[in-house]
Amino acid sequence: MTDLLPHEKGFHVSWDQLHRDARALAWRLQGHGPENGAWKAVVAITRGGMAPAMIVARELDIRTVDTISVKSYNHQTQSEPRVIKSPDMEVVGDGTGVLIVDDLVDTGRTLEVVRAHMPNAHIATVYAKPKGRPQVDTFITEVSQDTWIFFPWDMALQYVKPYRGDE
Ligand SMILES: O=P(O)(O)OC[C@H]1O[C@H](OP(=O)(O)OP(=O)(O)O)[C@H](O)[C@@H]1O
Ligand SMILES: Nc1nc2[nH]cnc2c(=O)[nH]1
Ligand SMILES: [Mg+2]
Repeated sequence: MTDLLPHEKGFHVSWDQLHRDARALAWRLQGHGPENGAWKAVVAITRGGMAPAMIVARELDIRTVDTISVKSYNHQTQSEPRVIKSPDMEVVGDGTGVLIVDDLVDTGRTLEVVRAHMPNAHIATVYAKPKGRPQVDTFITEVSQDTWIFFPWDMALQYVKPYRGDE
């Protein structure tokens, strides 16, 4: 895709930060499901949605968890989103009462594809960029479009040289 801004900035998210933000997402969603405030199921958009979906499902005591697999990026290069694996349609139906969880929305292309599968679902992401915001029903933190978010599963702790010194 050529119309995207280059990712000039980096936003690095630790496991601890992700846990806190995913719990904040769960807090915002609790009591807003269609059946006495409850949600019928969680659908994680793999792979990035799996860790946030697990945390949300735990906080909201949702035991029915399924996945939809959509691949659209190879590292930072976007291509046409493809559904590689669908959720159990007997469970999710048209999406009514279903909470779809992903780590982030960037251009919104992934969520467009997912929404077409489950038009009545509620879509939640932990992070959002402005271009994709209209595709999301609930999110926690917004970052600018030219920011690349680095998740804890893409990083490792490493030595950092001091500002002053020979090391
Ligand atoms: O709003 P968009 O521009 O469509 O981008 C957002 C999607 O991109 C990433 O997934 P990716 O395709 O990299 O796969 P992954 O979750 O397996 O890492 C991210 O986890 C979102 O699902
Ligand atoms: N890890 C990661 N994946 C993405 N997919 C689309 N945008 C992003 C991003 O900012 N970070
Ligand atoms: Mg993803």
